Amino acid sequence: MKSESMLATEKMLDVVKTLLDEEQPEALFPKILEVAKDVLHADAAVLDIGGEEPLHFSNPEKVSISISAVKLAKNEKRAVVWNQLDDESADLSKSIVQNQLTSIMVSPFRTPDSEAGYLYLQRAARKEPFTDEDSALFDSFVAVCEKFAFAAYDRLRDKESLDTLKNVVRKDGIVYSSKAMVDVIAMADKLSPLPLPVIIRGETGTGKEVMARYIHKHSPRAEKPFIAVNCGAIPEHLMESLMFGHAKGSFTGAIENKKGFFEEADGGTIFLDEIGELPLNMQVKLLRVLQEKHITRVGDNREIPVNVRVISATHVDLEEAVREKRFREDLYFRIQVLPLELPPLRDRGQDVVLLAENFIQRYGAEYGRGKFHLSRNAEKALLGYHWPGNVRELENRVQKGLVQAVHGVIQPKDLGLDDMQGQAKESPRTLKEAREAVEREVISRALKDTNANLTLASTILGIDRKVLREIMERLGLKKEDFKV
Ligand SMILES: Nc1ncnc2c1ncn2[C@@H]1O[C@H](COP(=O)(O)OP(=O)(O)OP(=O)(O)O)[C@@H](O)[C@H]1O
Repeated sequence: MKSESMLATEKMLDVVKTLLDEEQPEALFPKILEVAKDVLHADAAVLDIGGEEPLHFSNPEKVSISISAVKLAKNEKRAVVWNQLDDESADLSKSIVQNQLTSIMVSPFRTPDSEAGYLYLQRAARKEPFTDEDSALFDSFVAVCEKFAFAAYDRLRDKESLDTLKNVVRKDGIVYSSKAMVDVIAMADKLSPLPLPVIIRGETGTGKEVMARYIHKHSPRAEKPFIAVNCGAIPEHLMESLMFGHAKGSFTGAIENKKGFFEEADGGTIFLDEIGELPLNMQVKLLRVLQEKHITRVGDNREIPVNVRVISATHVDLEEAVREKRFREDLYFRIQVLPLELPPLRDRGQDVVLLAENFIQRYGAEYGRGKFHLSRNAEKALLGYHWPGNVRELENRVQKGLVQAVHGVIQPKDLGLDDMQGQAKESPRTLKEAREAVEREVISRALKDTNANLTLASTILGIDRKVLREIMERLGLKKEDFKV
């Protein structure tokens, strides 16, 4: 049997671990609230962070607090405890009686951005009031939590400075730092405001839908709907009614009038993913809608005007499909006015590590698994792999990796990349991969031979130092890895 003090210590260590694991200040505060309520056996708790962007957390959702107690704690800059029985203050006792409380404990709560916050706990009537022991524990608890909050803000600032230093951009769910992606986003920013169709090309999982949402969000249609349709996933016989809607009774099962995707997207954007998969008869109908700007529901003959911007996406070669008469040429010209090419992940250099860290943070928090880091070998494995499934594959591998990893460190085997790295290098599948494998090999040798002196290495390689830097970035090669 564990002693009471052992159990209490264990609980405290658990609390510290929970709070230490939280990276984001905004996610830390609700945890502090929960832990305070639990550790000090309160029935209700409120944490208010004042400042320019005030944050307010409360459990239960609505707690009527004693403003006088909060004021007193703020004025005196210390924790105050007020119990119904020993209360002498008219103001406080009124609020205690009104709210049927036995006991209140409130302390100022400081963060780097604000001196005006407070942590407030209360116990309902018929419970034991807060004791002097509780109050001493509360004091230390607040002091420790303030330190956690300061540390979390520091970490956030460090991360932001590091991001600036490494030119990392995190924008509308898109994370990147590579030149290839900087160029794509610059192009997307140019295309977004134009009232013209866009086609996004790129291998599977490169982020075509994320990019379509980005373009919509930065267009004048941003406040209107964005409807994403995966043309490859809809059975052919349902396609027309899902796209353009149907009238009641137009076929078995059509029990009411129904809008299609185009009507739902009216005023906004429709994203037609895998447009190359559209059956030929639908291609004709789609072309007509794009030209005439109205739709007709199945089983109805009224023309309904629609104002929709089309963003389409494909990972197949549409030109070849046109040549083979699987895709109509007239539709092709209609939708491909503004093309945008998304680079595969293997051409985005260090972005792969950046994205992995981004997913580690996102899913680590979601799974409640705390903080995780990539080992140095895992970083190398990520950079060495050819990523046929691109960002989606990376996301899946990281999700699995988080479950496999122990002691907060993700190793290559957790990502399923322990022997893949070698394989990928030995067997390039395309000419481009073969060229990159040779570039990697020759550049690595020059860097090793010169102890990572870029000027010397570029002389040996017969290229400009700037060009060497660019290739190293593209291949994800780091200078420090070649120093002896
Ligand atoms: N640059 C990025 N930053 C952060 N997350 C990204 C980025 N690019 C893609 N993702 C994520 O990767 C996953 C795949 O992206 P998305 O679905 O947009 O790819 P896709 O090219 O449309 O895929 P498919 O070809 O299979 O339709 C999504 O979870 C998306 O959030």
